[in-house]
Amino acid sequence: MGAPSGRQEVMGMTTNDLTKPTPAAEGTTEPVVQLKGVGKLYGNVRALEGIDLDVRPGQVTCVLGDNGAGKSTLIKIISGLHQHDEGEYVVDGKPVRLHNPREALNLGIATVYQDLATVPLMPVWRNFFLGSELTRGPWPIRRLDIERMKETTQTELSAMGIHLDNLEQPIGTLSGGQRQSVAIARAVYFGARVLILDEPTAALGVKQSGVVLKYIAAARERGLGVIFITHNPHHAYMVGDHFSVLRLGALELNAARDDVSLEELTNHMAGGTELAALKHELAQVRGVDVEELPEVVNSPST
Ligand SMILES: Nc1ncnc2c1ncn2[C@@H]1O[C@H](COP(=O)(O)OP(=O)(O)OP(=O)(O)O)[C@@H](O)[C@H]1O
Repeated sequence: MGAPSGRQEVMGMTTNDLTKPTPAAEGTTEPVVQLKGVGKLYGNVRALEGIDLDVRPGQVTCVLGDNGAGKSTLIKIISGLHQHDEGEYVVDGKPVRLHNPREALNLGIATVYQDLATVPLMPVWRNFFLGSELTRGPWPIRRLDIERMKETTQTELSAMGIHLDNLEQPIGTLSGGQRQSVAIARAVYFGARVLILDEPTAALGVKQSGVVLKYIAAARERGLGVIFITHNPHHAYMVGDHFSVLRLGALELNAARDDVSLEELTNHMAGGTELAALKHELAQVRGVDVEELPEVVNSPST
């Protein structure tokens, strides 16, 4: 079992740049969202089995997994798009069965998808309030309260440490990282207690990923419970308090930060057993230096 590697260097920054001791240590606060032995079947296809997951205020729970591991299915259950077939989905200590994303939102569970639902040519502030515009005046002369929407957008973005020169610029002109950040600030403003981020760094370069990770940390500092879906263990380890690795629909690792090192996490994602077999195969081939391949470390118990 590896020591917590709080000073490990990832992407040119030390993890200490982003992670700080969380005020709510694991086990000391009640989870907002809990999955207990959750399973999901699509006809005969088993997508998830026996999933246990806790999401606590002020903590980032990272869900890692390769393609087809079941990450999307997990998000869909938590966000109310799909229903679980087995186990319990618990919010604030009470079992729930959500029928649509609106019900999840009403419970404070918001999802920021990779393909953000924004209108690229509309200004940043219009996108911030898209579908929930502020108005003023009585019907039938009610109109958009443009000033208040602009002011609020500015205040909310600043509160998350996001500084944009011009809120009038079309959101499509922002970088991918900035757009994700605006979406996170928007979800926080509209009352999210739990934020589900679907691979927010997947399509981004190193610098832009850093921007998004910074705002994930900011959301945590504001007391939100964050579910960070990713297949990048380096990104996860920058901000994560808890790590759940999915493989073929089951939890392969479910560990608090103190119980898993970045190396172990990377090894889990690379598939330790498969890597060892591959290394063995390659050792038979002349000209391949297997010493250059990553080490396989023993996994902590799940
Ligand atoms: N609507 C569906 N009908 C049948 N099988 C499905 C359906 N959706 C997902 N699956 C299957 O369930 C399993 C988990 O898929 P899921 O999309 O949740 O994985 P994932 O980890 O999100 O993968 P990716 O990163 O590629 O999206 C896969 O075997 C997939 O083929």
